[in-house]
Formats: sequence, C-alpha cells, structure tokens
Amino acid sequence: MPYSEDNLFRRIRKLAGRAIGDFNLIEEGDRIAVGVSGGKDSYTLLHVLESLRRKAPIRFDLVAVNVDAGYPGYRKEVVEEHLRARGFVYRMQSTDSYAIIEEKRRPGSSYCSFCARLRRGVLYTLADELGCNKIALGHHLDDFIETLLLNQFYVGTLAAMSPKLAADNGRHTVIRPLLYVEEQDIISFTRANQLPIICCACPVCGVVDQKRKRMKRLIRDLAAEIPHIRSSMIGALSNVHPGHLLDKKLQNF
Ligand SMILES: Nc1ncnc2c1ncn2[C@@H]1O[C@H](COP(=O)(O)OP(=O)(O)OP(=O)(O)O)[C@@H](O)[C@H]1O
Repeated sequence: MPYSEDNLFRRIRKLAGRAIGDFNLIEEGDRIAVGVSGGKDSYTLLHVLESLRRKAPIRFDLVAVNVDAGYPGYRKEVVEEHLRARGFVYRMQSTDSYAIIEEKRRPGSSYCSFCARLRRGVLYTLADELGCNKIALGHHLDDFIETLLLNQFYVGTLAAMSPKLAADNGRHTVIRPLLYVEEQDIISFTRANQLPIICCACPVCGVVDQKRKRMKRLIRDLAAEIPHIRSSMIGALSNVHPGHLLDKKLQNF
C-alpha cells in the first residue's frame, strides 16, 4: 500500500469518486495522463486515482506526466524518485518554457498564466504521444470557489472552472476529479504521508497571486460565521437558476 488508508484518505477518495460519477469523468478504456508537478494537489490526485483504479469495476490506465519548465533548481528528480518507488507508469518531460517566457513575456503580464499556457500545450502533445485520451489536473474545491469569486469581483462574469472540458484540438478531455475535495484535506493528507513536495522554482514560486490570496482570506473569514460556506458555494455551481439571472443569452425577456 503506497499510503495509509485512513479516514482522511477514504474521504478524499469518496469525494473524488463522487465527482467522477457526477460528471462521468472516467470511462471504460480511458488512458489518463495525470499532470504531476511535485505539488500537494497533483500528488494527492495521482494517489487517489490509483486507489480508485485498483477498486473500480471498469478498466482504465494512468500515466503520471511531469513537465519541467526549465527553471534552475527545479528538483524533478525528487518527483521521479517518488513515482518510480511507488511503481507508477510515468513520463518526465524537459522543456525550454523558461527561456521562451523570458524572451516573449510582455512586461507586467502574468508569469503564471503564460507558464500554464505553455504547459498545457506540452501536456496535450505528451497525451498524444502516450496514447492518452484524458488529462487529469489537480484543481480542488477551493480553486473552484476562489475562481468563481475572482471572476465575479474582477472580471464581471459568472464562471468557475469546468470539471470536464473537451480540448480545442478535439482529441483530449481535461478532467478535474478533486473538485469536491477541500484544500485543507489535501494539505493534511500530503503531510500525514510525507509526500515529497517540491516547488516549481520559477521566479514567483510560492507567491500566491494577490487577488486569489484575498479570495482565500475572504472565504476563510466567512467560514468562521458560515461553517458550510465551501460546500454551499460548490453546490451553488450545480444549482443554477438561469431565470434569476440577467443574461439575455440564457432567456428571452
Ligand atoms: N510541472 C507540471 N507538470 C505536470 N503537471 C503539472 C505541472 N504543473 C502543474 N501541473 C498540473 O496542473 C494542475 C494545476 O496547476 P497549478 O500550477 O495551478 O498547480 P497547483 O494548483 O499548485 O497544483 P500542485 O499542488 O499539484 O502543484 C496541477 O494540479 C497539476 O495537475
């Protein structure tokens, strides 16, 4: 057993299983590239999917995929050693994203979104090479509800993230099985199991985007008064009343 099967792990696995069922995230014969950065979210995702794979009545395969953006000091060997020791099928991919970002990024534009865009392209290419029809990412419940607030407060749109998104190329589907799992549970799980977390080593590594940080604080403060705020917010995304909104594309007024 690669980790302890305690109540916390079982809860995380149950929530991931529920998301998979609710949104039909995994189907018979899927081959899923699991993006593993060396961060807490994607380690948790990989271990949970592997546990589900062993128990599931359907057959599907996992390939852990790590993309090295080329930041000096990125300790990808730590990730590789973990994947190897735990017996995962994996692929480590080096890229020159760092050099591209340094050359092409417009001053003042977001480092992370440029880096994520390049990574997405690499993940799609790798999925093709590895014969994977799906790509799993480690976004969790807090990512969803923070994005919901960010879009409302700063962008002026009512949107979070999709649990299951067909890529533009029509060949892959991106899935986010941890959408019901709270970040705090992921932190506790990775700590309890001493998963070897590394950071991406980019120039802004560990600096959470200030706006996202503000949303995190807002939700945390409100949670003191409204303990179920997180589940209520994620629930709201599955309980939309278009008739009580103002979007003329949704209704003929
Ligand atoms: N270097 C990478 N190689 C492979 N997959 C990655 C990499 N970086 C990010 N991903 C995937 O994209 C998801 C979202 O990336 P993001 O940069 O937002 O990281 P995060 O939310 O901090 O997650 P993590 O804790 O896994 O790093 C990750 O959970 C992971 O599945």
